Amino acid sequence: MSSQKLDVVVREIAEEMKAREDRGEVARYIPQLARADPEAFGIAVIDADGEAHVGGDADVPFSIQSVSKVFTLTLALGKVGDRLWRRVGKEPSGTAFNSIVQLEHESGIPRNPFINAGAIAVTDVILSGHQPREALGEILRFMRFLADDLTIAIDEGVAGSEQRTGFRNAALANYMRAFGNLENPVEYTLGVYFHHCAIAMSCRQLAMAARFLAHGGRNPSTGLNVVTAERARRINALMLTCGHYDGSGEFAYRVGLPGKSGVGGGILAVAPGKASIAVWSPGLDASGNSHLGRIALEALTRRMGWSIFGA
Ligand SMILES: NC(=O)CC[C@H](N)C(=O)O
Repeated sequence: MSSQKLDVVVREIAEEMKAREDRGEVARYIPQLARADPEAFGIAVIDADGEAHVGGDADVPFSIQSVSKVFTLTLALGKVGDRLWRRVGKEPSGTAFNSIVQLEHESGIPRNPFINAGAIAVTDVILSGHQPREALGEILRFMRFLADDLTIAIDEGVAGSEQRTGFRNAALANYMRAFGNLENPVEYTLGVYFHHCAIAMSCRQLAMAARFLAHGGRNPSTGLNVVTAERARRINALMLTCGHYDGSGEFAYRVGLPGKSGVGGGILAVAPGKASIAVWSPGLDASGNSHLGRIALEALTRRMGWSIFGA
């Protein structure tokens, strides 16, 4: 019954979003991303039984960009545990995703793992002790394992495009290196960072990959524990407070789920115990979060009564 309702709700939302005229602005600061189709919209919801409910362009791969930071955070915590929090904080920044201002006053320790500076520090942790190619291979294998899909790949065109134009990220990385908060050569860390941001995945693949976050650290279809329940809970807490940068308060207010956005227009969201969800629409709002993606998630949580703050 509830699975049927979810099917109907997901299909309705996809139709409503396809028809809307307000679609936000596609990101242009990474030249390859400017080529995305502003008319695209996809949604995938994997329920607790592992059943997929999809609508619109749910199987079209897009550049996951900062959504990848959820998975690099998971890997870095697996590698160094709570020592990670010496390198990066856990507080919302209230500033743009690519802001540099807090780094000067806060000794090169980024506020959280989801702003660019924080994610670059996390990537540096994964890289330590490895060659860039090995670190990237580890990230990609993790994504393929979680999504149970070996076809997931990096879009080299997007990675190269950002590598040629990512001057702000280079500034962030060099600045952190000056404070001793980057261990590897800046170009290596940035190379891995740009490439994991350039992983291409569909809504269905992303929602599959996040199942462990919705189910206490365990992938219910394989029965394998990816992380402990405590760690899954904590990653979700960070997504709720920091996953949408200076739009995190608005997202919690309207949607009421832990979520992580990317400038490719994707948003990954977690309804604990109920579902993992991915939406995609390339047009962004002023904070760099998918405009229709957020509206679609707001409609979904309202119609299903899924907000973590109450039905
Ligand atoms: N918010 C994002 O998705 C930003 C990721 C992008 N690769 C950047 O570093 O600018």
